[in-house]
Amino acid sequence: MSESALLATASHQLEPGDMADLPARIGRLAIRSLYREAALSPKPGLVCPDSPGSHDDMDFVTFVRSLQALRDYFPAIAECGQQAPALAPLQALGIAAEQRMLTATGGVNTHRGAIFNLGLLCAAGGLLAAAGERLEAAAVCRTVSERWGEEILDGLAAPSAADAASNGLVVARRYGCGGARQEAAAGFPAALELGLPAYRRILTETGDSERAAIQALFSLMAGLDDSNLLWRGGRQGLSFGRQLAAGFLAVGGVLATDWRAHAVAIDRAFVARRLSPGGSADLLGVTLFLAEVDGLY
Ligand SMILES: CC(C)(COP(=O)(O)OP(=O)(O)OC[C@H]1O[C@@H](n2cnc3c(N)ncnc32)[C@H](O[C@H]2O[C@H](COP(=O)(O)OP(=O)(O)OP(=O)(O)O)[C@@H](O)[C@H]2O)[C@@H]1O)[C@@H](O)C(=O)NCCC(=O)NCCS
Ligand SMILES: Nc1ncnc2[nH]cnc12
Repeated sequence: MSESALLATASHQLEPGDMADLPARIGRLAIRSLYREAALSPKPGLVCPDSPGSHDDMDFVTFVRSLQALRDYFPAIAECGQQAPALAPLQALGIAAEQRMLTATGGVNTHRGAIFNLGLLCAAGGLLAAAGERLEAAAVCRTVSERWGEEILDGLAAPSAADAASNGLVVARRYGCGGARQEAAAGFPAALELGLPAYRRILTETGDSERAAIQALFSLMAGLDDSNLLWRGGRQGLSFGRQLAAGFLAVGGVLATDWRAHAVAIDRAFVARRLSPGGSADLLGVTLFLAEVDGLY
């Protein structure tokens, strides 16, 4: 897929439709949500079109390449979900997608969390629609938790050798915090209770989907135990990130007249400390997906 085709997918207006092309439509929504997250600016310490943030091994082009490599994965996992599978077939698709991502990015982890989170949500969308149920944000999240939550947590109790060395599990052991797996197993409470209400409120008040997405990101950062902040900055890094995000929200967030300058200043503070809230960025992708999943089927 060329970058222009990817852009067309990302900006494509998604309409309700029938079952036949549902996996393709769910997949387009996943790619669109991830593209919107990557293209959003300013974001503290995160990769944006005009800045690599706190990263020296990836930039916006790396993210676009990664999305191009993932274009077939999301429809495939949505289609797999229609069979109401156990976790194992979904994991096989996720692991193969991770390999394609790593090949496309020269070994850089751009979308590991997204392959997991959005992959599960796409599968849940396929499952619900196949059962004749209307797609709706809370129902899709609940389906991930009810169907696969237990198996996801079983993986934590007995991690593979590769998993045991992941940054997320190292941090979970060191600080006793949750992470991507707990979030998914619980049905994405941070996206449903922090990201989505913030996004919807600002969209209703301003009609501006970019500002709404920035507000959702800061709301997630203020409330989440982001394992990427812990990995790079320890407890101090996490609490620094959460405090700055809460401070941004306390003075009005994106409704303040100087919100952009404030967000840019926070970005500089993150970059100066090499902090990057990758978990919050992933859950922003989830939030943007949930914001548009209602009525897709
Ligand atoms: C199931 C896995 C994805 C489990 O992951 P694990 O628990 O072992 O931990 P990680 O692999 O470290 O974390 C996974 C990614 O999840 C994101 N994340 C972090 N915190 C949270 C949170 N609280 N809630 C939700 N999501 C969270 C995060 O993704 C972002 O971080 C990426 C950069 O990460 P990393 O490379 O570690 O960071 P750097 O600082 O750059 O590292 P250094 O360069 O300094 O070393 C960023 O791009 C975002 O994506 C975590 O990365 C997985 O193990 C697994 O099972 N995979 C197989 C596929 C699968 O099972 N799929 C299931 C079917 S869908
Ligand atoms: N824009 C971004 N920058 C860095 N890490 C991320 N993980 C997910 N999105 C990201």
